[in-house]
Amino acid sequence: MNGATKRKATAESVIAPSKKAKARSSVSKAKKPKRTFDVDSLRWRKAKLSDMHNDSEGFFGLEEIDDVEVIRKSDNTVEFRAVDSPADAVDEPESDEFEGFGDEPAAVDKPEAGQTNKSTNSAETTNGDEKVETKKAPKEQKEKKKKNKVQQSKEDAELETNVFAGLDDVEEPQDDTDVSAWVDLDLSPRLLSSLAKLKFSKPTSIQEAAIPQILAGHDVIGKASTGSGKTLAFAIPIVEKWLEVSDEENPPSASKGPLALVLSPTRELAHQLTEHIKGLCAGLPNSPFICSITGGLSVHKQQRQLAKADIVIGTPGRLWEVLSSSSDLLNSFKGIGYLVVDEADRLLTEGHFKEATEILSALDRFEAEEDDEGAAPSPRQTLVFSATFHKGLQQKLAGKGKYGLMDEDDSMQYLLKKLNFQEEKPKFIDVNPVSQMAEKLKEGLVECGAMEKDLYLYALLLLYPNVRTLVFTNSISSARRIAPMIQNLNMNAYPLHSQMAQKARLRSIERFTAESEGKSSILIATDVAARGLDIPNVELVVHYHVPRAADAYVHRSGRTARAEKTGLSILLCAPEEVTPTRRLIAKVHSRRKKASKNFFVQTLDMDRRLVGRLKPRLTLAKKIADATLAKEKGNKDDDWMRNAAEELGVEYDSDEMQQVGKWGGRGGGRKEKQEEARATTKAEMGALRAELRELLSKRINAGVSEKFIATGLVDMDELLRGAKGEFLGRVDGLDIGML
Ligand SMILES: Nc1ncnc2c1ncn2[C@@H]1O[C@H](COP(=O)(O)OP(=O)(O)OP(=O)(O)O)[C@@H](O)[C@H]1O
Repeated sequence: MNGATKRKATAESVIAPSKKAKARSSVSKAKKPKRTFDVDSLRWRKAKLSDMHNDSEGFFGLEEIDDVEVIRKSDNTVEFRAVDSPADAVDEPESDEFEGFGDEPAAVDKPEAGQTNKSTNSAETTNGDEKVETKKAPKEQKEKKKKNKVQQSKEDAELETNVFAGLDDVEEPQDDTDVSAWVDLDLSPRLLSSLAKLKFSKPTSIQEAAIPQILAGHDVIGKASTGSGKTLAFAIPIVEKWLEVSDEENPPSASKGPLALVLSPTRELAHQLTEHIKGLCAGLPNSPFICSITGGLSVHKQQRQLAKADIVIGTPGRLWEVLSSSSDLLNSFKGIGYLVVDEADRLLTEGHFKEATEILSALDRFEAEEDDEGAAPSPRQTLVFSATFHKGLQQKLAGKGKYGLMDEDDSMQYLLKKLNFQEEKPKFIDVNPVSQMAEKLKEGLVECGAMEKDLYLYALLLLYPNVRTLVFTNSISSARRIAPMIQNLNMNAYPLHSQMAQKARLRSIERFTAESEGKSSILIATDVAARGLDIPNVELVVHYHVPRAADAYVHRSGRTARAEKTGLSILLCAPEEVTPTRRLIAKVHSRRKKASKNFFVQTLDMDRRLVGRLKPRLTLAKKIADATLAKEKGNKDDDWMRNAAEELGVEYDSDEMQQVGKWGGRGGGRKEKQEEARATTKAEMGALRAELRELLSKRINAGVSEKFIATGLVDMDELLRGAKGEFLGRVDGLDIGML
């Protein structure tokens, strides 16, 4: 692919016009005489301006007129009328003295020194809902004022002030974000204007480094910390290219197939990328058709959307399912100009290997084909982004070859070969070689018994109330269990895991995000939420289970402290997990200066005695959640067994089946517990709930110090006022005040 042609982008063309220019243009728009006087038929004179106005960007100057009534109506439109006989001159200006119309220039009419136009020349009366301003100019003052240039400058400034004051209400909404910091990236005015609308005043480091390389036609591998704007780093040049192509084709033909394909490891990330890029395009006069192709949603709809898409964002599984179902659709990808692999290290390894390979192979087959006229297809640019890269992968991608070729079977290497960069050495951009973690992230660790994690999680949620919190678990069953348990404790908690229906997944994220700021909102998620998700204002990340790998720690923690905001990441560690976890985290920080290494993860000492007092309510909340889940599961199992029995043509007896389950070897104990929970009657559930309600309504006695925790609706102000460092232990290391 050829490099994108250079665009002449001037900041002036997109930076919001100066206030003066806005006012001038608003005057023109607002002055709509009813039927008698057209605004252009008035004798406008050029007003003299002081030197300081000469340089003002986009300011065309001011014009003035005398002896005119300015009628401002309640809807902010303005009319002009003759003033000689205020009552009867309305609409029919025939007086000889009236100089505001005709071809001859009118005499200058200026206010007295030291007086504003309004105070000198206007008499304000009200006429129904209309406001009438009458301008009068004593003729004897004219000569004197003409001579006094200095005075005039002053008056002009005052006039300007009055015009602005009067027109504020009729101005259109403005984007006054100064985007001049983007100008060096050579973007088109249209895109700059879009960025101004998003209020993105300057590019992030990765955007600054990657955008010019992509625009110049290079393959790029971009590494930058979480939340640093990698999405727009690749999206801006793609949209820029689309604008260029659509200008040429006007409108671009849909039959040409998509311009870009973006591969994402998770459905949520794919949807988010789609929204993010749509957001960028929302400010454009015409925009590309962007669609996401992910599992869990209608295939037919996605097939239809694919046929007209310009930018396709998808998870490999569904994308391959849709593409392989239709050779037409697959062939439409022949002209792909950009292949983006987002969160590359995960996408290229876990779970997506087979489908990702199929897609890449298909694209490569196209690359090898010539078109009907024997011309080689234009090569595609490959763009790879992530906050983390496997070390060996980094070396290989950078073309340094230090590690030599790995085993051919190695999936990573195999896929890297498959990526088939057009350039031998793609541009490797690492804007944070020292740290992958966001700068304003604070990290902490709470040591607790392996069986006490629920308790300490609850304590942490009380310690940091009224914030958006993301809790990560390593298993689906934990996410499924913890969410209702926390809900029972009167907190807004939502589950997110891959066994949920796609709509329920999206709903959980929506509810989690919808909770207004300053209110508690908790998402209990597996690592399906670890990568790329950009949920605004997540202030706390809790690792309920310690992450299995360093990159998971980076990505999970990266859900907070995004876009230069602050955030907190806390690990719950069983005693035996502390050393390996610290070792794992040390890897993440390994390139930082040794001296400050120990500082990264602070240990939070919580007051165990106090945490212990939360136990009765937690036990109840857990019991209710377990019973509800067991009932749901039991009903599902029952349905499944009944269906199976029907298919086999045997009689279904649930008691008999339960006996089989009970004595059926492994898991018998757990099953027994489930049975017990399932057997909880409605009345018992009611009693449990009542008991929990009672507990939650009471304060917890914090001991001799007479400090109390009001749970459910904990009074943190009270706690922090007197009990900081005592409530749930010392937390000073992490600076509780940062939340
Ligand atoms: N130039 C900019 N100025 C201000 N905010 C920006 C800019 N570019 C992007 N953002 C915002 O920063 C946030 C993070 O961006 P993005 O999701 O692209 O991060 P990321 O680097 O891909 O993170 P992750 O590694 O977690 O996927 C988004 O909310 C985005 O709107």
